[in-house]
Amino acid sequence: MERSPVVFRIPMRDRFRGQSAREGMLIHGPAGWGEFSPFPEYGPRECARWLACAREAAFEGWPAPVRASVPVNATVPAVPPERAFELVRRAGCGTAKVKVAERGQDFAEDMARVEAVRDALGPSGRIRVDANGAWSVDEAVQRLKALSRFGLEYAEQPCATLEDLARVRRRAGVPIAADESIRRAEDPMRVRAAGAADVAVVKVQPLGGVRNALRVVEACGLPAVVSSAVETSIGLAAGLALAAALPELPYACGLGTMTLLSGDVVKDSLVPVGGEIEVRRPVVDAGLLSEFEIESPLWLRRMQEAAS
Ligand SMILES: O=C(O)CCC(=O)c1ccccc1C(=O)O
Ligand SMILES: [Mg+2]
Repeated sequence: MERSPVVFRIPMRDRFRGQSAREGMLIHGPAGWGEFSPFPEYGPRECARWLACAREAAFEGWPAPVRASVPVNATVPAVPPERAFELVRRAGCGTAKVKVAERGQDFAEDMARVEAVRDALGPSGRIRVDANGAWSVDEAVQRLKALSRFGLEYAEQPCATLEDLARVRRRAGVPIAADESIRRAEDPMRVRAAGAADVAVVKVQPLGGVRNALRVVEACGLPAVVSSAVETSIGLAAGLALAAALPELPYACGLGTMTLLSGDVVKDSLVPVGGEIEVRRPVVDAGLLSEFEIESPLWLRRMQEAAS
């Protein structure tokens, strides 16, 4: 039986993107549950793609997987070094993605955090950093060179624009991944044409679902890293389905984010075991859902506006 949409609010263990909780909606259809959880600042046009992803999950389902598990990175928010060390040890992943360039922090804090992550991973671990577009070209070049002493797999979105990414890519001696530069179907072609990145970070909700994202990756021609938008296991399952269906998956994906939330709406959460997440689709547990359910006319309106 289909159920009406439910709004949820789940506190996060550490602040992430300036937020202390994750909110969204879950919708249910003949194919299962789908998650609609655009960030607060997104308007109806962007939200329409996030909704398309939830609808694909609820009404269509996903293409067949070509692998049974997906390697993932630990995600380290802009926390103090001791906390970063602990998060990486607990995750048990051989790759970690570290947030840097957090507003209100200085570069010494980034250095200390990345150093702690290197200590936690050991010399064979891979470290990527994510500046969310915050640095100028000169800052990025200088800081990535300094961070390189800890060994970097790549730097995600060190600067905001494609032109600046391309400049950093030529000068910093570190591979570059584009994230915020890839949000619409036409973006990947521009990223590649600009010589702006070595890796494309793809998120299944902003790209409008698994099928749309597969087309985007194919058109792009760059190796893809599927990342989450810090979703419940219902939203993560869509990202997992994308990662599972990609013909090639040379890097660990950013789907190990369930541990950033303090709870989940399924009993068998999509958490990494031995650095990998098993490809499967968990179902909502009514008891857990009721724990995190909130009343929110605002979310109902957001969904209506995204649908029209
Ligand atoms: O890639 C990961 O490890 C986790 C996902 C992640 O970092 C993220 C999650 C929500 C919003 C933005 C980002 C980001 O990559 O910048
Ligand atoms: Mg990013």
